[in-house]
Amino acid sequence: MPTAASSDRPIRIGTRGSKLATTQAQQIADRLIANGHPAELVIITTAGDTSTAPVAQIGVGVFTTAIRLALRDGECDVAIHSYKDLPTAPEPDLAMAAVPERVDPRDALVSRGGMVLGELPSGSTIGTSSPRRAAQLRAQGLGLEIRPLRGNLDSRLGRVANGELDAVVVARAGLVRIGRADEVSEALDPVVMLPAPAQGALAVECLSDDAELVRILAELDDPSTRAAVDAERAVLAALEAGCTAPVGAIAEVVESIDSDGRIFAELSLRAGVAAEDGSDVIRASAVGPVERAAQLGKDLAAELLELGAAEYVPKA
Ligand SMILES: NCc1[nH]cc(CCC(=O)O)c1CC(=O)O
Repeated sequence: MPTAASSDRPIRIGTRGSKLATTQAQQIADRLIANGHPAELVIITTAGDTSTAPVAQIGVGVFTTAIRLALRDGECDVAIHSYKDLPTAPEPDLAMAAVPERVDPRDALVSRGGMVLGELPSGSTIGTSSPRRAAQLRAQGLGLEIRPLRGNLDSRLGRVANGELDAVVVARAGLVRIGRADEVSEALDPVVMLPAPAQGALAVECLSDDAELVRILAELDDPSTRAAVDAERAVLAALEAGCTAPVGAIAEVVESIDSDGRIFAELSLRAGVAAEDGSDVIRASAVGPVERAAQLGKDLAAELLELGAAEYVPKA
């Protein structure tokens, strides 16, 4: 079978049809084209796009399963996902061919009148359907009323603009990608709100046995982002938690200095688990070698479990 890379036709990039998804997929297409590889988008409809039920109800892999199916069926050559939407279970027939440089992983508050979190009066309504965001907001003890929130980014922000809600919390990365970052009232520091593992990162997959395409896509890989995401997702996997669990994690490559004054790169990881009612947050952090990212995450999850995290983690 001729692979996409060896034939004359463009590389077909499978993506969801939302503005966010097509914008980020087009950025990947543009980079491939710039590298001399013609590419085009193929829009895949997923159950997550047609349902307004909470993600916790319709299932973890709802956004990504249909795109992977299209890849396996040969309807596209490459699958682009928001990395944080991918379940942690390994898929041996698929290659994580590239993890491009991530955008800002923090969550963002968008509020009426641009108020920051601490300015929202007690009783303010704040939209989010993420158990992780809701639990961490409750843990602040600000008397905020959490309201369900789904739909695409435009409709989520619209509920603040039309006065239905005082504020919403969304991934800042999404707003950056659709060009609306200027509407952010406050980028929430991870000390207040640990982001979802892999938030702000993209996953670029193809079939593992398409060696030529694996090589072409590898040009888009950012090793620092890949290491950070590997560590964050290892926490989630080791806790056996799904992507709707109240688990946050954020890693970054930092510069350290050894005893001889030499600068070297290390991976810094922070993670936490929150009780759904906000009555407790368990946090831990670690620093380790970049090449052992997944082990760092696994060890940190063990530490969280020792601190009692299991009580707050619904099984995937
Ligand atoms: N769960 C939905 C989802 N998946 C990816 C993003 C956009 C940000 C990203 O790429 O991490 C969002 C929206 C949100 O969480 O506000």
